[in-house]
Amino acid sequence: MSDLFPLQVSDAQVRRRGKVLVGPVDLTLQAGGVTIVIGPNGSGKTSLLKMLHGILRLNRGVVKWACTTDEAQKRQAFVFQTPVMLRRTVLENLVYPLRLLKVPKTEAHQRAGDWAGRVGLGDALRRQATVLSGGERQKLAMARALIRDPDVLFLDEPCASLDGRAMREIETILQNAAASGTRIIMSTHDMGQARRLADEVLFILHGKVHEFGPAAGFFDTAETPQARAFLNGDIVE
Ligand SMILES: Nc1ncnc2c1ncn2[C@@H]1O[C@H](COP(=O)(O)OP(=O)(O)OP(=O)(O)O)[C@@H](O)[C@H]1O
Repeated sequence: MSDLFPLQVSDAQVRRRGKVLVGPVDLTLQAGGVTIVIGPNGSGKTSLLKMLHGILRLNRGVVKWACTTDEAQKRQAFVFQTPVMLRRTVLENLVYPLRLLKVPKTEAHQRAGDWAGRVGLGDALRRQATVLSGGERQKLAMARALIRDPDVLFLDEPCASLDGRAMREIETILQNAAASGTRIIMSTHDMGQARRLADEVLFILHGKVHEFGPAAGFFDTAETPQARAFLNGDIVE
């Protein structure tokens, strides 16, 4: 299998109705690790993730994977802030993406059971997904994304409004995925979570990459006054 990385973003911008949602962005992401995207409300975190994932049409520039775009798209998954579930059981929600990939039924059921167990939903296989709690839904969304064994997983604020226990469980799932080689690119509002998970931090402001580099350096000695102010909890405009 060919490499997906480096991911090279050159002069990429998305505009809607005359407003720049994100960009222009120049960025190179290398293989491996966890990139955490942070920035004030409305700074463009969601738009950046969607742009990298290829679900927002570019108005200019390019987002270029090391392999073909088609291949790259098949090898990535996206977990949204508010996941949409099939109005079916947990098991069926997990089997569905595999059936789309033409995985035989018996194997799909086996993998679904295995992944439900890994995310702590082993006892919930027969429950309707629509009655799950927020934390359970998010764990199901992660399992549904990871069951396809993606090389890259994008997540947009996956822990927003979850309690501490659900957050810890989700972070463990993410750390396990990263340890087994899935490249993680994720936004969060939670600086504690950013510190716990990040190998590198991308700080976005007004739709542009304001600072990008290794997590340790960023948290200890952010270069720009805006990033330092953001880390201090000040309002950054
Ligand atoms: N489809 C759209 N049309 C017009 N404006 C949009 C659209 N989607 C997002 N925006 C605006 O673009 C800007 C960036 O939004 P985005 O959701 O990417 O930011 P964010 O950093 O993820 O925000 P938050 O932290 O509040 O989730 C915001 O000002 C938002 O209101």
